Amino acid sequence: MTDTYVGAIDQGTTGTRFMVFDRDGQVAGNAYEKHEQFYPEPGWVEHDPLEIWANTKAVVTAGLADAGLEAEQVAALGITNQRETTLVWDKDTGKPVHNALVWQDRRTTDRVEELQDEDKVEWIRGKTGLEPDAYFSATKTEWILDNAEPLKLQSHRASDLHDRAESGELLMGTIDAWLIYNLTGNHITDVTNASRTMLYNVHEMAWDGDLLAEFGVPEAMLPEVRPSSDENLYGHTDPDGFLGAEIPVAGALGDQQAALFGQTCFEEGDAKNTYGTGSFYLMNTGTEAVESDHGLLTTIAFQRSGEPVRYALEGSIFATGAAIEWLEDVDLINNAAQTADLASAVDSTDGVYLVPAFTGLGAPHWDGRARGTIVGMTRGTRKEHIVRATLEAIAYQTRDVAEAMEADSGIETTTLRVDGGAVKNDFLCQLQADVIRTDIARPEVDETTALGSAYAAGLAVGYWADLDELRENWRVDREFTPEIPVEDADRMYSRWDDAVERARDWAREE
Ligand SMILES: Nc1ncnc2c1ncn2[C@@H]1O[C@H](COP(=O)(O)OP(=O)(O)O)[C@@H](O)[C@H]1O
Ligand SMILES: O=P(O)(O)OC[C@H](O)CO
Repeated sequence: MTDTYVGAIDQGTTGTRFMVFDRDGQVAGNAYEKHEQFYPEPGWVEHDPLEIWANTKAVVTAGLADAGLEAEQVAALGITNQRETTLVWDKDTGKPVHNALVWQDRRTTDRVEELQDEDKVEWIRGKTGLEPDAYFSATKTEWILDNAEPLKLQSHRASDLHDRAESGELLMGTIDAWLIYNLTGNHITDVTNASRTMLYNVHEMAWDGDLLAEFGVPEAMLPEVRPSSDENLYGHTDPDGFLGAEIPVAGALGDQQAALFGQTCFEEGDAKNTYGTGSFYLMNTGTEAVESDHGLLTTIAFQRSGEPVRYALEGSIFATGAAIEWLEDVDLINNAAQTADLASAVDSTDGVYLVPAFTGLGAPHWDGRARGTIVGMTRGTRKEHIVRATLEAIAYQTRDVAEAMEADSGIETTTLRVDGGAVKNDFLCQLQADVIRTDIARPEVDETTALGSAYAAGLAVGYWADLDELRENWRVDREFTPEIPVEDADRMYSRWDDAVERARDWAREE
């Protein structure tokens, strides 16, 4: 019999990856393509959905060629995606009415502030588990329906778009739904992605009529919500389409949930933190939706067909790797890897703290108006101190979230699983272990996001039998244990809060 594999499309903020995995969870093929970032106004971030679909087709084709495989050898396809990013398209033509509004896009901040005035915060939190923020899809969908066509075609009234949405002529979706629609023709999303829209009731497991009314989103335009690993399949690829084969599309997870799944965090209390542009710390809380009193989100971790949904607590930190990118932008470093040598060239930051609140602060503060700051500089401050302060800021933001996580869940994490581009940095991993006083485990396969969605799709079609088989695939590359005395760690962390307050005050004083 010809060997079969599982394919995963990882549609991220900066680019699209396709990976092929074998039964041992090893990578058999890989292809990646970046896409353009559009910044039409300060704080606005857009992607072209047609470019994303074109790149998806290109990387799937290239990834199969890289693995030396025929499409027929792919037993199932999984999808994982940048979450919250939202678009609206014409059901018949498949043409988007506007660029996708990216999760980082802040254009609806004023709308979210109206909700604070009207005291709808607890109401939304109770239904969705989310802290009302421009980050999520609800106000992005509202904005597209209110603004898209008039911007492009002045002769159309805004209401035309609402009418067309009401009649089901227009469809709304996050990127998973957009890819599923293009691959299979069906309008489907998975529970994890639905849980990031701020339109989905995570307790009732249904689109929430009150929230749809609040944001003017007709139910007719919303996708059907399915388990993240679905034995009933989302559909098949078109045998006459670009792949020339009928492949089941069977799994989808938002990328942070996919990393949790790929790291085999299947049990209550298992936790991972992904260090990319931002950091996303998720803890599996089992079948219970744990409410947060400390600024975390309650979100859906995953669901398998016929099984109850699993929840997670999440700390979303908007800028971690982005702060390293900023160091590059201002020419303090030539590349991200250099941060390890520069930071270890000094014993401490010499009292310098850097708060990378470039696009406001996410968990646990949720302050959209905070701005980045550096405090504590003297005439003796050198570039090494600032680089070290940047790495420390990543570790401190994670500690803020880790402490909130422990307080909310009552579970003390003994080993935190880590992944993402920045964990290649051993200095950062050691620093993180020292600052949070927890062991850090870095797995062998670092593409945990793609792996997680492959697992979801593979389980759905019986490629992998059960979770135990997947657990065996998880092997540690390196563990980091706290080395410095706890008093030293606490002393370093002790002024972080003050620095964060400065970043927040800057906005309040405006
Ligand atoms: N050696 C390193 N040390 C610190 N940060 C790094 C290192 N290598 C990459 N990064 C950071 O990791 C991020 C990229 O990680 P990735 O997981 O690809 O992110 P994303 O999925 O958000 O695009 C970048 O922000 C980059 O600055
Ligand atoms: O595409 P990434 O890896 O930057 O992840 C983005 C997150 O899903 C946003 O919530």
